[in-house]
Amino acid sequence: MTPPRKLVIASRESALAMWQAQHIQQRLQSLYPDTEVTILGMTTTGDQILDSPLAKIGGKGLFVKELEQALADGRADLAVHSMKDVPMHLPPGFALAAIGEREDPRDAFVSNDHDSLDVLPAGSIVGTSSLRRQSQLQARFPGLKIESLRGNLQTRLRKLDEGQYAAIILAAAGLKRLGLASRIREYIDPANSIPAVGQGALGIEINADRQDLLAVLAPLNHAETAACVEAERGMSRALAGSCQVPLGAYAQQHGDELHMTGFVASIDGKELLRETLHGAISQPEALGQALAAKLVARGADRLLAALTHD
Ligand SMILES: NCc1[nH]cc(CCC(=O)O)c1CC(=O)O
Repeated sequence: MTPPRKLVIASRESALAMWQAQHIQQRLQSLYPDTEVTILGMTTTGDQILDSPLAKIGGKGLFVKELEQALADGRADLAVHSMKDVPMHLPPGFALAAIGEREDPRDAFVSNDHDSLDVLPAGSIVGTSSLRRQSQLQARFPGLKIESLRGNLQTRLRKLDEGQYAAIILAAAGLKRLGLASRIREYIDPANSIPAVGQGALGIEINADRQDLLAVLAPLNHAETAACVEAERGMSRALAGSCQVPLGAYAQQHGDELHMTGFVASIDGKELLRETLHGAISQPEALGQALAAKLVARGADRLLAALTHD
């Protein structure tokens, strides 16, 4: 394989997205010192529309569409995404070339006044726009009030500091990457807040016809993380496609097996179905599908159908 002379990375312009793109840039630069690796920063629709919950304006695809356009136009060779923001079905013509090693997958409790969720007084306002976080929080703490919180990480922290919320929930991965881990008051046990599918992992997307890039990007793939994320995406795909729903999945590698937990809930958390399953690391998608089937057997379909009819 001859490394290309130039590689252009498409990235959103938020601080976290740029950190992630620069991380991949550095990895590529050290693998291929003679290649010129640059970043093309872009604003996406998801970054512009900040006043509506994501679930209402079309979901995750809004963060990746403009980057895909740059790949299609040939303005960029690869796009770096948080796997959490990558839709379950990529549009035709695009492919994931690599999934990077996972950063901390946990949700984090961030507050200026309180040490942990457990000590948050009933009636406190918690900021999150994730139905997954909302449903799991309300299941454990029905007295908390959940209010919408959108914007990039810095915006969300600013809104907390302005006093609009008693606490907010964020992905630990993003805070750690930006050197903001000191803002975390409590790491929420993944058993209590099952992470989003792919949380903490980076994905590298390419045009499907750029087969030449597969070998170039292969060293960035982290096989264990890729298997875990494929299992999680397998569950989500089997249940809900790309809809924005209160659902989460978390797979971990143990030897040659994956141990996986998944849940589906009502938004108010009054109904919450959770299942676990072990399976071969070599068949991650099948494991995710089998976990989805266990959830469906307990009524997951009914819960998800009720959501889309509201
Ligand atoms: N939905 C936005 C988003 N996409 C990825 C991350 C965090 C980093 C990651 O999960 O890799 C975040 C912020 C958050 O949920 O707090």
